[in-house]
This record gives sequence, structure tokens and C-alpha cells, in this order.
Amino acid sequence: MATTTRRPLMAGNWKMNLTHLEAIALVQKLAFSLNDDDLEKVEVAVLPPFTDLRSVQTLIDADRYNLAYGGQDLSPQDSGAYTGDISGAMLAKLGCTYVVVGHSERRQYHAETDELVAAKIKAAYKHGLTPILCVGEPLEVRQENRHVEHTLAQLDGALDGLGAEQAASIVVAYEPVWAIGTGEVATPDDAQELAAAIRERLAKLYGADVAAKVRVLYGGSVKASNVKPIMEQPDVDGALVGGASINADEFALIARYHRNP
Ligand SMILES: O=C(CO)COP(=O)(O)O
Repeated sequence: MATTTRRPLMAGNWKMNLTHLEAIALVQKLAFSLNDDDLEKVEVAVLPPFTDLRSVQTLIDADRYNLAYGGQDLSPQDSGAYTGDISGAMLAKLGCTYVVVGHSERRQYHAETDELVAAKIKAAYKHGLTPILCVGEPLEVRQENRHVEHTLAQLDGALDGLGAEQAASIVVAYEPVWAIGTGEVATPDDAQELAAAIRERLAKLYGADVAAKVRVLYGGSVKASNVKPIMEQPDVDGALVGGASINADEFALIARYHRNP
């Protein structure tokens, strides 16, 4: 399927890093490193901790930076007695475009199930947010050569009950757990294999037109030095970057992969 209609998305998942003051410095530096030409070719988003979002919003609005931003998680509930949780409504009020859902660290450390991930996706759409759904297999599953099956089962579970109109705007990030924070990046062929399998499953569930619209990202040890061949894969439409996204120079280089040497 043609990639030309899908604008790549380069998203920086800061995870639990950077105070709101550090966030301001990073976003300023990032904005100065990217020119209009870069931002026409790719969409660039930052996904800071909740405590940084108000500062990031204020800065981006005031200086009219052409950067998107979003949260790293949301509650499936709208409001109420859910201590420590943040609702989609709260993120939407802060001008967020995106919200990460089902990251492997949430699945691992907060026991998030596919069912909960599906509920969070619905909550995101309810509040006008675009989910960045993370799927991907742990090492032992890859060693057993069940990575495609495992990842597609996560996708099926997360999309359960979701209509085609909403599915057309979802972003799916293939993040093999063994590649996250390990320095061991998947090969461009690995990334393409799963991105194509995800798109094929979307086509089966929602039709080829929907599948052709969905951006499928790769995530896991992405750096400026390895991003280009991954981005050249026909079904890979961007990157979800962790560690390298909290360094403004490195993340700008990644976002500008199309003019890296
Ligand atoms: O989990 C990731 C992005 O969501 C990837 O993290 P790293 O880029 O640090 O491997």
C-alpha cells in the first residue's frame, strides 16, 4: 500500500523524565532545531509526563510552535474517585492531540490488560484524543517465533468494539519489548514485517481504505544513527522514541531523518 498519503509521525515518549522546567528547555531547543520544511514532511510530537503538560502547552501556544503533544496514559473513566488517575477530558482541556495507550511498561508494571487498553482507547476518542496504541512481543515470544501472532492478538484485543471511523485515525506503534531501552533495535525488516502484518489485520477488520490511512510507528532503541533505514520501510510511518527523545539535539536529528546523511 502507498505510503505517500500518510504523513510520518515522530513522537517522543519522555516516560518518567524531565521536570516542567526541563520540559520547557527541551521543547524550545527542539522547536529551534526544526524548520518549516521539516515540519511539513513530518509531524513531530512530544509526550511528556502529566506534570509537564501545562508548561508545554503554554510554551507551544505562546510561541506558535508547530509541535503536537499528548499524554502517556489516561483513565478509562471520565471523572470521580480514582486517586492518581488523569482523565481524557483533562488532557483534552490541555490541548493534547495524542495519548499513549497500552505501553508495554504500563502492561508490565500496572498489569494493564487488553480489555483495559480497549476501554482507554474508547475514552480517548470520547474526549477527542488520538490514541497511540502500543503493541509488541517480549523476547521469549520472539524466540518461539510467535511474535506476529502475539502482536496481532494484542491489536485485536485493543480494537475490540471500535468502529471503522475511529479506527481510521488511530496510530499503532509496534514496540517489541526486547528492543525497548536495550539498545537492541529491531532490523528494518523486522519493523516492516510487523507493520505490514498490523496493516493487513486492520484491512481485514475495517477494510483496505481504513488500513491505508492508519499510521504504524516503530519503537524500540530508535536513534538518529538507525532511524533512516527503518523509516524507509513502506509500512513504517514514523517512530515512537523513548530515551533518545529526551535529548533535544538527538530527537531533532531523528525527526529530520529525511535529510540526515
Ligand atoms: O518505549 C519506547 C517508546 O515508547 C522506546 O523506548 P527506547 O527508545 O528508550 O527504547
